[in-house]
Amino acid sequence: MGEIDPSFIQSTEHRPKLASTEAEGIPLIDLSPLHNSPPDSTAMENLVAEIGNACKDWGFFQVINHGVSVNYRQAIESVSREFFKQSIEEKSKVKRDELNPMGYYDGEHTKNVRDWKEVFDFVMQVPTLIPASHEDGDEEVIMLLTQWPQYPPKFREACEEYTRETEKLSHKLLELISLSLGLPANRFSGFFKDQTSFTRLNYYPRCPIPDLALGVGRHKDAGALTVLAQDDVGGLEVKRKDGEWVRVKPTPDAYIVNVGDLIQVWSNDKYESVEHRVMVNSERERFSIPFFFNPAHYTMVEPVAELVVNEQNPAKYRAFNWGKFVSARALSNFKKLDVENLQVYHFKTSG
Ligand SMILES: O=C(O)CCC(=O)C(=O)O
Ligand SMILES: [Fe+2]
Repeated sequence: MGEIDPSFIQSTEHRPKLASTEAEGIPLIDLSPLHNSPPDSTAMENLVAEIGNACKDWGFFQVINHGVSVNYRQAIESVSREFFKQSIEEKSKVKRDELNPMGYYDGEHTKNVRDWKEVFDFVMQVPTLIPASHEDGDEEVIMLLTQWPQYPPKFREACEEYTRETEKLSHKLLELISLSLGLPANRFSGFFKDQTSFTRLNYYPRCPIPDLALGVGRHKDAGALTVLAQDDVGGLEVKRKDGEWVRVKPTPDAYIVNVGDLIQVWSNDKYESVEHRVMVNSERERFSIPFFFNPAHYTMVEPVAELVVNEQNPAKYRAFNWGKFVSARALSNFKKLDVENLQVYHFKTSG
């Protein structure tokens, strides 16, 4: 195995199958009814139903005709490639640490196994506030600051323009999801005023041991929604409800959308946050760009009252604080911990 660091090696049961299923992929949804003028109410109703079914059956879907110009996407992909092409020393000038979690990083772990990837994380909202610690009772907050690199030129501009457009789309997607739950379109919108959303540039270098390592180990996204752009290489796998890992086929200019843990809790388990992971390969490097759409740090998350009206359907979770939840989870990104990191099921009520 040569020089490979053993911290990358997945345990036998979590190793990828190199020839995995790509058939019967996740639903592909056409968002053009959003842009119809005048609005076509039948087309909108069908769209909402399609979104609801995709959230229920898969927790994942792809969208096309989403209204975000491909130019923004090409621009950010291009600066991302330029940035990651640099030496580790150059990139480390904007390296993140435990005090400032935004920036470049190449040592992320998922479930205690190191991911075969490098990332650059940034926020747009000024200020983006998060709790200083995960300890209950500690009210101190810190401000996340993006460390913008000097090179390539236009890096910041491309990142910000792309994120602005993707954020608008995320609001629309959340409105559609809200409607699909029988709730008003803006039922969740208020939680995002002081959002803690961030964008990540993912770079998965070629890997000499693609059968033993993963770009990102199996995990669920902690926030509300993730809206992801991937290049044409492929590698994202989603755990289907029957337990089979299914590859997401790259579709030009589509976004991949997935329900995170918070929609699972808000919807009282009607929609579930689904496990996914990323395979790497020995031939082609891969780039992807998730936008993690997350509410204000002080948001108390619990099943929405409208969905837990009767004894047949009691609240399955007790309320928890989003900022504290995500700070506790982030601890495990930096170092190996002896225990599993915090998950929403830790807030399950017994009923
Ligand atoms: O690169 C991908 O396709 C997905 C990455 C991912 O799941 C994540 O960063 O949470
Ligand atoms: Fe993810």
